[in-house]
Amino acid sequence: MSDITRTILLDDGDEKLELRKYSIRVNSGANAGLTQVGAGRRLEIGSSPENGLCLDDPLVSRFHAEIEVGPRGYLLRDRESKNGTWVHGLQVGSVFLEDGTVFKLGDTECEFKLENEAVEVRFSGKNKFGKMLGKSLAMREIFALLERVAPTDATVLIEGESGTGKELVAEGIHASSPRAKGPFIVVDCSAIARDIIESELFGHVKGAFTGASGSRKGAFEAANGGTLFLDELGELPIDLQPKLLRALEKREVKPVGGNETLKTNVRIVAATNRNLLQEVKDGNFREDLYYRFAVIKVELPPLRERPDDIPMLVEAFLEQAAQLTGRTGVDIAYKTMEKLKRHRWPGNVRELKNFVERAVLLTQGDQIETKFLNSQEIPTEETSVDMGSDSMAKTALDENLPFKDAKSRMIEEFEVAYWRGLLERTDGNISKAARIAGVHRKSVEYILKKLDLTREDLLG
Ligand SMILES: Nc1ncnc2c1ncn2[C@@H]1O[C@H](COP(=O)(O)OP(=O)(O)OP(=O)(O)O)[C@@H](O)[C@H]1O
Repeated sequence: MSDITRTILLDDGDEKLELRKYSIRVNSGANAGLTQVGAGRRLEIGSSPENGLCLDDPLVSRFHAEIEVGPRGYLLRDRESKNGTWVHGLQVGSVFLEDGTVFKLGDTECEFKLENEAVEVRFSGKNKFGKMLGKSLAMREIFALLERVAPTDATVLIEGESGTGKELVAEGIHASSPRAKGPFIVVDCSAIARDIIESELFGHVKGAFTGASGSRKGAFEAANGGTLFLDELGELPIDLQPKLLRALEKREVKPVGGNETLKTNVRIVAATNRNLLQEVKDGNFREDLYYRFAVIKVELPPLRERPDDIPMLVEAFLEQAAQLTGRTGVDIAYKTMEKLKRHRWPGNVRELKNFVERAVLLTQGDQIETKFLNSQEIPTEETSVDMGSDSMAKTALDENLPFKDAKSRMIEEFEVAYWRGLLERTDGNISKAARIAGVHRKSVEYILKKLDLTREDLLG
């Protein structure tokens, strides 16, 4: 236990971590003089702008190191960087920092300083919430929030990359709420045609439009007494957003073609894998609606940021796969688990689950192997450009990929090819690329970060 952080075990089994804010001062290199304050539990350091501390140093890897604050103190960890992380002339894998510790990445010297301000973080004492498993501090922090929020009627917004478990969280919120016995209705805003989404949500009356031969209940009415889960909220057409806002504020809806309003008693949970605030800035999402949702925001970290969850997830998926396939007794070697912990998992937990299932099915022996990781790593230029949609669909079918995985792989491959091509044409000029693509410059930067692409990578 460290004397600079303090963990307090609470009566209900939860833990409270008291820690001090800290800052990293850059003492040398191109960023000399820069100070980055760390108030959360994790600070990533590297040359990619995605990091909390971004260093302009060609000897620093894109995701070079990180500082994680936990019950034992402030841990500086190298992330398999090319040139290593150094403290007092020694290369380190991980090391606990003390006030004044100087560490070096590439040519950049940084100093760790403790601040006087205290911060408190609460972690659940449990390793699961509903069907959602996780023992990493990041997930236990989220579970603590969910345990507090679930029993209320508060609207919740869940943000996270595809496959991080957003739907599972929504189900868990419903199941742990007084509405658990009521309906749980899912509307995927990205899967419904624009012209019928209003009727899907609010219902319609007979004759409301051509083909409306009878009246139909909408999702709000169907979810009465329960929870309505709006998946991919960022895809909701902008002209429908004021109607959703009204439904949230007044707790009533008006079916398409009708004059009467219906009172509804619905709890709303929404999810998005877009950065919704960025969508607000780009004018694609209404600010008032965003703030109505963002009161309670759950940000699910990608799996690559919580490798501590992997063993627990693998064990659970091995058990599920054994039941599903009838192949019992298949295990995993320590070395394989370590490899899985280092993988980037672009498809997050969904990809891990599919991998375990595939590996259990295909392995000849009694241990799963990483050769079955035919992962959705960022594709090479050849695969992304040369593969047409037919052959991509065929490959996905051959691999028994679920539709959602196949679709997200295809979109990702298209996105990589599109942005690579566009930036080549604009000689790496992001503002120009943004103008041609018809999106905000910040969106281009966000997309490139999300796809793990740098201008330098793209232009070779
Ligand atoms: N923490 C977890 N514990 C156990 N299973 C998980 C966890 N997270 C995700 N899963 C599993 O991974 C798969 C994907 O989860 P889910 O559909 O909830 O993700 P999502 O974020 O909603 O994805 P998308 O944005 O693509 O809809 C599901 O099979 C789910 O059961």
